[in-house]
Amino acid sequence: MSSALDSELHTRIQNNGNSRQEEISSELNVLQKHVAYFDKNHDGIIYPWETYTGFRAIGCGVLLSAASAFLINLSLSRRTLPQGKFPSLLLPIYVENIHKAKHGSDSGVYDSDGRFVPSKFEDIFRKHARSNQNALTSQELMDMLKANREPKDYNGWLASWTEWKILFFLCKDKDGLLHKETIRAVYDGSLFELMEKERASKQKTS
Ligand code: HEM
Ligand SMILES: [Ca+2]
Repeated sequence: MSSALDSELHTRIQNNGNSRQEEISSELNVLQKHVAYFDKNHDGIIYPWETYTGFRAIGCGVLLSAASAFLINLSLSRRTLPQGKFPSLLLPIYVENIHKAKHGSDSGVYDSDGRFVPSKFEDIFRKHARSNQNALTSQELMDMLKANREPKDYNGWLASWTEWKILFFLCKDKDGLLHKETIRAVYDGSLFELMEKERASKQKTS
């Protein structure tokens, strides 16, 4: 896949506006929306093969998709199990409890209930977007990750690094910038649907 997201996708992100918000049930919190894309059959549970299918659909290769699916489900499954459920080798992630899978050393844009905190989102750019008001360079992203680190929270450091690096790898523009609207769209998961559409339309034309 191309390392830079082309302008067509950026236009789609800009035009997407609130239309998706209307489509999706307002009962889901924003973190639930972030992961709901990966619940392919909408039964409220994300199995590793669904995570894999989702990664493939947004344009990730077989290796990255397989490794991500295994590691994400392995590390998040247990914490999202409803009370009384035993851990399962099928590594289910329960969408309704996804807020329990939050880790440390993050941006704080999701609160502990999985809701979106606009002021924390604005902080990202106020504090770290130095060369462009509405975008992050690779170095600025790295500075943000370092600034978010809590002492000795190595799991949190790794989780945040992986989330942001994959986002940057997939969605930077041709000048190596990760745009504010792209980051906004990853939080509620609308980005994943746009990437899937973008990929499908590219495949049709090629
Ligand atoms: C290509 C796919 C994905 C990308 C690019 C991605 C990216 C991100 C980003 C940038 C954040 C924000 C972190 C912060 O605010 O510091 C995040 C948070 C999160 N993501 Fe994803 N994500 C992806 C897939 C998934 C999947 C499949 C799951 C689980 C099924 C998941 C679960 C979470 C959770 C639980 C958080 C909250 C972490 C926290 O704030 O402590 N993500 N993700
Ligand atoms: Ca499912």
